[in-house]
Amino acid sequence: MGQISAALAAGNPVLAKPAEQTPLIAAQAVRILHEAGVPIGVVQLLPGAGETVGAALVADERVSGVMFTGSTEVARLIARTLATRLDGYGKPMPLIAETGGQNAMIVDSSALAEQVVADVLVSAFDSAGQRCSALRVLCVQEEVAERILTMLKGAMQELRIGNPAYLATDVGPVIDTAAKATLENHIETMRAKGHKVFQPRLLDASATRGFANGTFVLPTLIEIEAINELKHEVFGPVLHIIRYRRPALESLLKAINRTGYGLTLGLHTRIDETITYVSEAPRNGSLVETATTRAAVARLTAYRDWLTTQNDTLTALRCERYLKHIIVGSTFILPGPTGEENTYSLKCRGTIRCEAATLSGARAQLAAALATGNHALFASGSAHHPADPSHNPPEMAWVQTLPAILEHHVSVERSREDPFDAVLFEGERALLQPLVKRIAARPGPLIGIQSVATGALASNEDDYILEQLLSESSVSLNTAAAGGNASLLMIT
Ligand SMILES: NC(=O)c1ccc[n+]([C@@H]2O[C@H](COP(=O)([O-])OP(=O)(O)OC[C@H]3O[C@@H](n4cnc5c(N)ncnc54)[C@H](O)[C@@H]3O)[C@@H](O)[C@H]2O)c1
Ligand SMILES: N[C@@H](CCC=O)C(=O)O
Repeated sequence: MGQISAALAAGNPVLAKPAEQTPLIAAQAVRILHEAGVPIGVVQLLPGAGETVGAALVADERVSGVMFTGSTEVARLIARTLATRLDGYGKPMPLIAETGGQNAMIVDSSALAEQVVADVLVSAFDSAGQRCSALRVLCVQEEVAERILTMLKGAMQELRIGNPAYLATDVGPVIDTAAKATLENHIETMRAKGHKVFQPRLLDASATRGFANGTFVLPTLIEIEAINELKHEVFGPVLHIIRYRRPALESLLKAINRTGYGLTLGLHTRIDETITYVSEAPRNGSLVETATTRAAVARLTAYRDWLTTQNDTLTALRCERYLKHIIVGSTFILPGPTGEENTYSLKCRGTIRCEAATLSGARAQLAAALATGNHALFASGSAHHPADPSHNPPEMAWVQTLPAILEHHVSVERSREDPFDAVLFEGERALLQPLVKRIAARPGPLIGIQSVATGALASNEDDYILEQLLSESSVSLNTAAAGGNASLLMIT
């Protein structure tokens, strides 16, 4: 409904294709919209299988954007199909994808075991683990691992598994027989590889009403050595356990980041420094680690002043405009209950790959990257347009003459393998189309591309959307947990 509302609010008609498992609730939701006055033709329900109805909709030229919730694998398929065409404005097809996670929780030795166990049960096993945000990998400091796992197994033994229509039920079934088979296959494969597997014994029949008739999977713990042993999200009540040593916290965080997912991350600690360390650790493999508002302003100001010395008034004015709206590094306090501190922060995305057809286009791209605290990585020479050797991108020697303060924030690519987190393009449609296809074919995270036609920036007909070069992060801190901060204990 969130997606439908957003599309309607922007004035678009909607073709709503629900998951094949949930057509009835979707039909009811659409019925309510019609009853509320949304014209029948403006929201239409198209239930059916993803491979047929979903795939046909995505491929249809008349569809001008896709909002998707589902697995990362299907999101990639959709991105590749959409990459075969541009939208009516000659831009990459809009795709908003809410996908899966390899969600981890880090528990150090200062955490209160009872609170850890309560949170783990809710996060890993509520909705039978069928939430994008559900906990998949519990990382426990080795000194406290045995104690916490013993408590967790005891608590799992108390879970009531059965028909969710009963209030006493804790864990219901998974969505269908295919999901049950996939999960059981994962559990058996891990068991066969020698991993320790724990599942609670089923309690008496009254506590497990309906178990025999449904697609149930027992809540399961699987011990693993490292997160990279998991190649996919396991969407169900299966929790993986890693024991880590405190000095290895940094490499644990890096390994979590390397999975390429970045949906949710939990932390149980009573040490403020650990909260800061974990919540500020970069969540992707980018060159730029943090960007404060002040630093972004300083860099963009230096760039504007340099542009003035080069008589590039147009780009200098663009920097002026951007300087009025620097939001990278901002943190907003969100309302929440007493004992909870909720913040929403805007961070840089990392490295922005810049592909320009003209010098002014390239300089405008650098302004956009700096205004958002990002690193600009310029595509070099004809390497980025192998399909069109005649294409002659602008000379990039000017990058070497930029002020020293920008030294680590702009570079020209050395190899096609240089990583990046978003793309800015300036040029003609004929060159954009192959670029969009190439980016969609890459493995790893889905990468957004923004394009403007040559000349459109200069005439102010078009501009990059700076918000799309930022990443959002929300942190919820339970300050009341475990009776407060452990450092207070040292004051006496
Ligand atoms: N990030 C979020 O907000 C969020 C929220 C809920 C669920 N999820 C994720 O969703 C996944 C579970 O949902 P699911 O099993 O329905 O996911 P799924 O990827 O199997 O299916 C999602 C949708 O895509 C359709 N589809 C399948 N193949 C298609 C194709 N080739 N072309 C077009 N459409 C196609 C399906 O019919 C369905 O409507 C999990 O990975 C979960 O993490 C994410
Ligand atoms: N916001 C939801 C996530 C939906 C994904 O499945 C939750 O956390 O329960």
